[in-house]
Amino acid sequence: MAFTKFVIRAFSTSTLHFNAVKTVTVIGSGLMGSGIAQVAAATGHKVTLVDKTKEIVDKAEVSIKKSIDRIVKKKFPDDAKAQLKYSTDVLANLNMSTDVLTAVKSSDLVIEAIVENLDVKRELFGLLDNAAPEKTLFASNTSSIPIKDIASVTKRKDKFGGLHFFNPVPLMKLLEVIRIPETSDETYNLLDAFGKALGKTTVQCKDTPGFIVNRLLVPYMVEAIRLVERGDASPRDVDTAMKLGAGYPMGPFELLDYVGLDTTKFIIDGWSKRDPENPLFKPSPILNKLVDDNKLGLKTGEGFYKYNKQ
Ligand SMILES: CC(=O)CC(=O)SCCNC(=O)CCNC(=O)[C@H](O)C(C)(C)COP(=O)(O)OP(=O)(O)OC[C@H]1O[C@@H](n2cnc3c(N)ncnc32)[C@H](O)[C@@H]1OP(=O)(O)O
Ligand SMILES: NC(=O)C1=CN([C@@H]2O[C@H](COP(=O)(O)OP(=O)(O)OC[C@H]3O[C@@H](n4cnc5c(N)ncnc54)[C@H](O)[C@@H]3O)[C@@H](O)[C@H]2O)C=CC1
Repeated sequence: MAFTKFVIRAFSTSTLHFNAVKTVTVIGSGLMGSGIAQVAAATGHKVTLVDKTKEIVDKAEVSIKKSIDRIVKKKFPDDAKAQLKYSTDVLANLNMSTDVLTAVKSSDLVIEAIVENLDVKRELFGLLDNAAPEKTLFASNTSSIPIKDIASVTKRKDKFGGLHFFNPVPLMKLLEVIRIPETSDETYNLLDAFGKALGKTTVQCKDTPGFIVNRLLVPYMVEAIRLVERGDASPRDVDTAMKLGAGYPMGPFELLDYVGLDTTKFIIDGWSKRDPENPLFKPSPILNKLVDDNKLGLKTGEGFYKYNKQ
């Protein structure tokens, strides 16, 4: 009796939570979705990664395999058997699909990582709300859109939250877990426990634009572009300065190319619409021109810098 009480108390404290999420659907197999799916599969979850076409999911599978190769070489440097076992185990947990409505039927959690556009995200969640079982939790990986604006299209706001990962997902240790006023304590605790089960350090933030990291990081990156627009310094010198003078692993232009210039433009345009008087959110002509020219950074082979496409 005393033991049962102890167990119940242990699992009902706010600090200790059992990860009840076993099956996950990740929607959007781009930069972020493929990383999230990979890490969830590597930590024992059954994952379905969904995108619009077979061609896109095939490309994602190739990039996941490359990332796993890099990880196993580091994790098991001289043990080919262990390398193969790790890769096989991760890939066995991962299923690729183009059929989102079937995938969500057997999911404990759905994580959306599609394009940073409110209307597109709302349209998707409207469909998912009808297709997924009542118990299924919904989360968005949005960089900048208020979670409440996405969640309001569903009838399960109590089961909705934000799970904001960082690029590259297999390496970055942080996860921002966001709740809206309607998110239940149970949902919040399950999302947080899932994040911890993925090996991430979680932080909590209110549903404020950009949460913690992007509210600071995006204005910093756009200020770097403005510095170049004024002719004060070159991208290369700004990057060198921030790496050697401030200890950042990448300079702001390297990071802009890494994140994707389209994603950065979506973020800044969205904030500028909401708060047009804020000078930090003013659109940038150089950024707009690069996106118009489809120079989106690393993913298209050119942004502020040129890359060898593999
Ligand atoms: C926009 C948003 O909403 C939010 C965001 O995500 S903002 C962006 C947040 N991300 C950042 O700020 C990233 C900043 N950059 C970094 O932290 C580092 O440059 C980095 C971790 C990306 C790479 O590290 P690095 O030392 O500069 O480069 P690199 O030598 O290529 O990589 C280090 C190791 O990681 C491995 N690695 C890099 N990318 C990898 C990936 N995707 N998968 C697996 N392994 C990877 C490499 O193989 C390498 O392994 P070894 O040490 O065995 O050689
Ligand atoms: N790039 C980054 O560093 C980060 C991005 N994010 C956010 O994650 C989300 C995804 O960003 P990225 O992965 O960078 O974008 P991406 O452009 O690499 O990938 C987006 C994927 O979503 C797919 N997609 C679009 N609409 C879809 C739909 N209706 N159904 C299924 N798939 C659909 C696209 O085909 C594409 O493969 C965005 O909300 C972004 O703001 C969050 C953290 C970091």
